[in-house]
Amino acid sequence: MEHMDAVVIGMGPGGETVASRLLAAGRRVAVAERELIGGECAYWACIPTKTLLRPPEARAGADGTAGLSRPALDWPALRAYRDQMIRHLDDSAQVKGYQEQGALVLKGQGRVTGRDPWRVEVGGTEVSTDHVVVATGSAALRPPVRGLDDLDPATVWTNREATTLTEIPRRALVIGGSAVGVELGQFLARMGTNVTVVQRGPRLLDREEPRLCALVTDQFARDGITVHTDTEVTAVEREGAEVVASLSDGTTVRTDVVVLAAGRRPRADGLGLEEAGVELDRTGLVVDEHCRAAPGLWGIGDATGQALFTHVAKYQGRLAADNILGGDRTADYTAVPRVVFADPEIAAVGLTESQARERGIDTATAEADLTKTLARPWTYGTDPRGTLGLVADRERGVLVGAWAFAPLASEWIHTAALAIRARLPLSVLSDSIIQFPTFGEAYLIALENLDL
Ligand SMILES: Cc1cc2nc3c(=O)[nH]c(=O)nc-3n(C[C@H](O)[C@H](O)[C@H](O)COP(=O)(O)OP(=O)(O)OC[C@H]3O[C@@H](n4cnc5c(N)ncnc54)[C@H](O)[C@@H]3O)c2cc1C
Ligand SMILES: NC(=O)c1ccc[n+]([C@@H]2O[C@H](COP(=O)([O-])OP(=O)(O)OC[C@H]3O[C@@H](n4cnc5c(N)ncnc54)[C@H](O)[C@@H]3O)[C@@H](O)[C@H]2O)c1
Repeated sequence: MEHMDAVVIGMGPGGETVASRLLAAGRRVAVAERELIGGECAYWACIPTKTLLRPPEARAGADGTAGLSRPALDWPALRAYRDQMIRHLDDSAQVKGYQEQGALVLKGQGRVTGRDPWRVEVGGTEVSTDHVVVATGSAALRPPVRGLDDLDPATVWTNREATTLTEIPRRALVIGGSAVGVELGQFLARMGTNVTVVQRGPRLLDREEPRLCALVTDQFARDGITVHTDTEVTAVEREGAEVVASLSDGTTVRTDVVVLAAGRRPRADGLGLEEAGVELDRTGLVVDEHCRAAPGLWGIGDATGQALFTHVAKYQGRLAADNILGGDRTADYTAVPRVVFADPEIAAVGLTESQARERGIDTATAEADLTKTLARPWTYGTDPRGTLGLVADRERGVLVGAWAFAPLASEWIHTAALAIRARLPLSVLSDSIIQFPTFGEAYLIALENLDL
């Protein structure tokens, strides 16, 4: 049996980060992937959604730009570019790339078969290893809706069917109104689909600042999207060519497809971990602040249920690799950016006001309407919108949270992320010189509005 320094199970962005770092350090690494190297992110999540959202965003941008006429949407051309961006669901170049870096690439379902030393089996090949990294990701949750399992699979879309769609449906019912529901809902609506979002929570993006959620709700109304909050789909049934959905608020929605956007389930079961004495819970593989689940066993990315983002999976991947290489790094999740790539972009980091108060923080908040005070929104478009909110700790004089609803917020939210992470004094932040004219100048305005 061949002995490795490390075996990485699951080659999404998390697994790829660990494997690349260990290979670069000259370690003997085996990688196991049962589908495609690149994971959910590259083929059915981040990359296709951002590719699909861009043309409708650019088109809306043209509508609000002086001296520019509205470009036409070209679905076959967008579909072809989406297919190129998801590599036509072919990872042969990635397999070759890892082999050339010296990895043993095992295509198949990985499973832990023993401990002391760790042993992993993939498609009949078994190797022993000093370290195992579990990076197996997550899968779309199926909400408990009566009749859902009886529908033709072609009419029930998870993120996989939605991101690889070949035709734009006439009507879509989206179950769930957070990141997946908002991105897919806006994309479909702007491509001409009649979209209804059914959200169990009290607001769209219900874990975010209520003011931010209100701005998103207003945007959805502008996009012609119908939203039912505090509502669930109780049953679905096929009636001729259409699907009829019954909602808990007593209404009925007729649709062509049902899109599942009701959350994700970490994929840490079925890997032989429990049999090897490793703890799993409802949120996935339980890891400590070093990303360690047991001596020589590491967990990263969605499989740990920590914060389901690619940038977190990659951060944990860097951290786990450095620890495998002898380091002693601990994870800090205080300033993880959370961006929903709708138009305008929705960005947040750190705590909301109520989370800060629950932690006993002496909380000050402020909001800035970018269109009232800044030049950049007006040089950018004729009907600009943009808001920045801040949440500060009065006693410590630092930022603890921020949110923004504005163009390119995904880029400039990082000022707040860094300030929160570095516990940068508010006095330094408000004394900084920010490029004119940018959206980032909003920080100076909002800081002035903080009642400290
Ligand atoms: C629609 C959508 C859009 C998103 N957009 C963004 C975004 O814009 N930005 C962002 O940061 N996050 C986004 N996310 C979240 C992001 O996709 C995940 O957080 C990220 O993919 C997690 O990476 P990972 O490496 O943990 O797992 P994954 O990307 O899920 O990869 C896990 C890999 O493990 C493999 N695997 C599983 N079990 C086994 C096994 N037993 N043996 C071998 N291989 C196995 C799988 O086949 C898969 O390739 C989005 C999610 C969705 C659903
Ligand atoms: N841009 C990004 O970074 C990005 C984009 C998409 C997804 N993601 C990540 O992927 C993960 C999954 O996203 P998601 O939006 O599917 O899940 P989520 O868990 O973030 O939100 C699910 C939403 O669905 C609602 N819901 C749950 N069950 C329901 C039901 N039966 N009926 C109606 N509503 C129901 C909840 O109230 C909640 O608002 C998230 O952690 C997210 O961060 C990130």
